[in-house]
Amino acid sequence: MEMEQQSNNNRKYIKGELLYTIFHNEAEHFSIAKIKIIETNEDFKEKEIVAKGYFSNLQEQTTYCFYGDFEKHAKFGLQYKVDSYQTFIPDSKDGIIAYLSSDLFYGVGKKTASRIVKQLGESAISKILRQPDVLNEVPGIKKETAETLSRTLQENQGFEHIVVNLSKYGIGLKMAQKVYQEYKDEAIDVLEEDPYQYVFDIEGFGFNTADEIARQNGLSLTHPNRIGAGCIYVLQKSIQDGNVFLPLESCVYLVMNLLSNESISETIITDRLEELNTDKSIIIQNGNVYIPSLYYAEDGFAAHVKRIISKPIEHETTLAELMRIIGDIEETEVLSYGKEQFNAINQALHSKAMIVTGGPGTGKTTVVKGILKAYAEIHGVSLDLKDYDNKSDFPFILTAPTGRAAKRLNESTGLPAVTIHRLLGWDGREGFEKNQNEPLIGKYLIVDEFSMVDIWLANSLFKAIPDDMQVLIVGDEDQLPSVGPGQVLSDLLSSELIPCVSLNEVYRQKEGSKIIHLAHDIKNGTCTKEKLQNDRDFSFIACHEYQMIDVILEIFKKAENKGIDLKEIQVLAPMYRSQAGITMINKQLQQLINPKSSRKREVKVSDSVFRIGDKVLQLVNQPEDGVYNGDIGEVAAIFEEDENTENVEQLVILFDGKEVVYERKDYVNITLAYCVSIHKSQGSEFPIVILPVVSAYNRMLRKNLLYTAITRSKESLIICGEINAFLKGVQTVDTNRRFTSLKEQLIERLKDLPRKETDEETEEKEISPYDFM
Ligand SMILES: Nc1ncnc2c1ncn2[C@@H]1O[C@H](COP(=O)(O)OP(=O)(O)OP(=O)(O)O)[C@@H](O)[C@H]1O
Repeated sequence: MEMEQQSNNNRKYIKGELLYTIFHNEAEHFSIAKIKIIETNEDFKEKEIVAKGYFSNLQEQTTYCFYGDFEKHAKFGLQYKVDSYQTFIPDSKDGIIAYLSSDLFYGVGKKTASRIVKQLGESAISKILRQPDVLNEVPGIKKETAETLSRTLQENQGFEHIVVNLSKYGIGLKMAQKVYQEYKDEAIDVLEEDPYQYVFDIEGFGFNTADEIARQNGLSLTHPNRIGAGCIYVLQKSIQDGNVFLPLESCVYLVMNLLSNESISETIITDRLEELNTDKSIIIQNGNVYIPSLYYAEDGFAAHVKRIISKPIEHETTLAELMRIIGDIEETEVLSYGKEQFNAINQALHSKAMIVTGGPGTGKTTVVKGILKAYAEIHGVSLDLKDYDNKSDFPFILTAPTGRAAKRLNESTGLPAVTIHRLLGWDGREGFEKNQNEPLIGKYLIVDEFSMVDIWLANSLFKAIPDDMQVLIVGDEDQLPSVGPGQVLSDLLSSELIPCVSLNEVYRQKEGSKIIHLAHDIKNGTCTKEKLQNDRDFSFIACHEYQMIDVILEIFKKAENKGIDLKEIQVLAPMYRSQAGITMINKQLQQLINPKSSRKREVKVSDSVFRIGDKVLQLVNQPEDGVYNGDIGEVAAIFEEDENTENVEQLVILFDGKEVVYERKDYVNITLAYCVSIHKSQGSEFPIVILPVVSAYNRMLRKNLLYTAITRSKESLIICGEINAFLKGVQTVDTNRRFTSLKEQLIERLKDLPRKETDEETEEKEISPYDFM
């Protein structure tokens, strides 16, 4: 403890007694507490202060030394933001006795505490922390009491010791919590011996921080652990770009660049990678380097695909029977399926797993509805949930990766549809409830917007599919790939192992939609300046980057004058920064649509404001509240800390009629949503889309990004900006291929199975109603 106090010697501090805890979050160890100040070297004359930070087990009536900074909160005034702290135990014997006999230590009374101090002296606490066995020397102390005491002491003092020591290296309390969870009281030993171990074990611990700590502790720049951590770090970084692996050569090259040290040769790095492979920290297969979880996700997914398609379908239908059934459906739906659409329905009913792809308006939803009806008819089951006494007997499962996509699937089919996370029962921490041992219950699974599903989620989903379930995958291969690693839809398609029907004929076009024309022109590489002429549902407003904000504001003002509900308009942009970036557009639109008012409560969060009535975007999955990354809601209420039983400020957001409560620590999970990123808009659709496109977005302007953006608009699309930037963007194909090996894994796994025919082959052989017309 002497060391701890030394390390904080010159820092500003507030020493005080904890009066009461205002708020405590168990999972995050985040607390807000009222402190009675005993002593401070801060320029602060008040007697009390509110302290907040990530603590472990704060006790009322205990004295602490808090190190941190003042922070002025818009509503709550001055608070002390703590980045390091320690329990203050007086050096005197009496002080230590009082501490040991406090409520913190179960079973230790004044008598036992006095005996401990008598035996171990004034440094009793450090002695116990170093070597709990010393308590055996204390006469009359019970074994269980000694154990509880040293454990509690370790947990409290141990954590504080770690916090203080980590803060020397600029590591904050939040990261300290993660570190403590992983290593407990060995954290500092690990850090000082080998800071690089942190890169391996602690999510989000940067290589450069480890490097800096190593340098301070005089560790050699050629230490094998440094090279190992460099390898892991490079792999972790590449996952953020969507890769599942890195080719060995690229990996070695990137690690060399990162470590930049003359004595570290390619051979040294390659040897280190081999060692990591041997101890299973990474996996090297066929010259590709993987993080194990990704290798096993690809491997597992391929294995489950094989398992599912190996089990044949029990009920086969004759073509005549199917034609009759489809004929009936066409009659009730008052439409006639196109050849591709008929093929899709036919194949979906006869395949264990099958993919339907197609751009907007090609009839994916129409086909899904046809499949559901035909399946119900063939199997004599009802599509009405009300006909099932036991809801789990319902044979259909409809799911999609985002809340909005699931909602759309529900609206278009009239059947229940949930997110994949909810379907699998994600608990937010440990993983999914549903898996191979506890599979999904149902007969026919439809997964929409599959282009958004990454390899981890695809593996978790397929793991939970029982052998006898049929699977229909629906997606648009021209959309952006998943945010997470992999390109599952495109790998499945290119493996040609699962039957696939791509729908190319555009039906909505017949209703005169310019948006759909444009989407297909982009997809087919035939978009020219002439194709950007204004139309009923499309306009291109030419402007420069510096005019963008004014143009967008003008569109909103005009729309309002025309009586259009502004909520129907969604601005989509590729990036946050720039004069015409998401952040700036949001600020300006907030001012126009929902300006500051004395009648509206608001909260300030760093440099933005959330106000009642604001449109906000959820940035992460929060399955416990039923909100997911990409969901859009509205701030419905703001409560001050004395207005609720939890005694904390709260923000209530309404997502499609569902209320979700946010506390200040959760505000990072939301942002304004007048303008959202194209990436976050995947899986959503909006009546009116405004799409700014200027050359300042430069490297972001790619064909699949712009295609994704314009296909989000249902009724009207307004592109503003530079025509040449747009045309250049739609012609720029994203050549940054992701490194994935799913296609090869699938081919390897499925090579013994009889191969399914490709689209063209099927078309050549298949008899369809069209052959009789
Ligand atoms: N065979 C058909 N005959 C007549 N109309 C059709 C046919 N197939 C689809 N449509 C109509 O075309 C429009 C688009 O179809 P649908 O919504 O199924 O396409 P989608 O591929 O799901 O489109 P999106 O991805 O844009 O939602 C709908 O109005 C639908 O009724």
